[in-house]
Amino acid sequence: MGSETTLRLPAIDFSCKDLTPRTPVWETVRSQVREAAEEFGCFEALFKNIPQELRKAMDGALEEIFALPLEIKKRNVSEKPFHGYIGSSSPGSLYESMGFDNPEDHKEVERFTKIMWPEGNTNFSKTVHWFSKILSELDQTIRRMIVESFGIEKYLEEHMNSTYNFLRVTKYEAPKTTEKKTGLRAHTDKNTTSILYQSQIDGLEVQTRDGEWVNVKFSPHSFIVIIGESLNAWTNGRLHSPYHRVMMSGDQKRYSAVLFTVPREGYIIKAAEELLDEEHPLQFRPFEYPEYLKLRFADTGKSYELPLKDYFGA
Ligand SMILES: O=C(O)CCC(=O)C(=O)O
Ligand SMILES: [Fe+2]
Repeated sequence: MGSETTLRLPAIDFSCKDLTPRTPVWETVRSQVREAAEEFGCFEALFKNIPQELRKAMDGALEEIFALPLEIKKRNVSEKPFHGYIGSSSPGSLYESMGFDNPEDHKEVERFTKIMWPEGNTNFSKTVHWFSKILSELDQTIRRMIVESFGIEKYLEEHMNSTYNFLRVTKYEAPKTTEKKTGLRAHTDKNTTSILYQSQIDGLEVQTRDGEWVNVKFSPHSFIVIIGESLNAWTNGRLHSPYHRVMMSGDQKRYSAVLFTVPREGYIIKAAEELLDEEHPLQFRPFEYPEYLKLRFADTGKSYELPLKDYFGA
């Protein structure tokens, strides 16, 4: 499935304090976002405004939660696929994750924290809440830029309100091998946007449009932004939604935290009509996100790899 390369993803700097709409710096960053989202569906967002102490605290929170006993982690249940606790049930699996909705809301973080620590854990909940709020603001900046770049600001509010946030934290066990082992198999994100943080250890790989796998290098200030299939559909296929995976080697564990924006139930995802013309015919039939998930996860295994167009291609 293509060769590997050390090509770097586009790096876009969001650290400027005056990054506000209608300023020259905003417009420069906006065109970088649009270009990267079209070409790679993915980019490195440099965001120096996050204090290093918060990153450290987040690393600590990730270690702390996964160190809990299995029966406690299993209390994190959800009827939505990939939202509750997922353990490494198959032999040799390195993957373990869990998550919860609306982490930008302090009460929701508290609720989740109480499931794990009934007596509470202020350090954990404060860190996760602070972190999620910052990532959510960065996400809103990026999506506003994307909408503006297509000149379809009239849908800005509708688009922003069409999603909710979901935070998922993941641990990849150290494989203790020199050759690479799969931590998370190749997939496209089905949601709208994903903003990814990792604790120092690399392992994420993204596939380019030519089928090459890029080893993603994180800097101490970076987050990785990935365009999901729902945004690919809403932009009538203009923005790319890349396959990505996690490959692990060596004897260090890897932790990541991803803020996903997810289309709300009842919202119909359909390409903005301004993005349709002779050159750009409709790519996807309108669909509702939960309906897509249901189809996708109905027959396990094989269907996981299939992209949106196999279900809702126009
Ligand atoms: O942990 C990572 O680096 C990637 C996670 C991911 O792609 C996902 O959860 O969809
Ligand atoms: Fe992903």
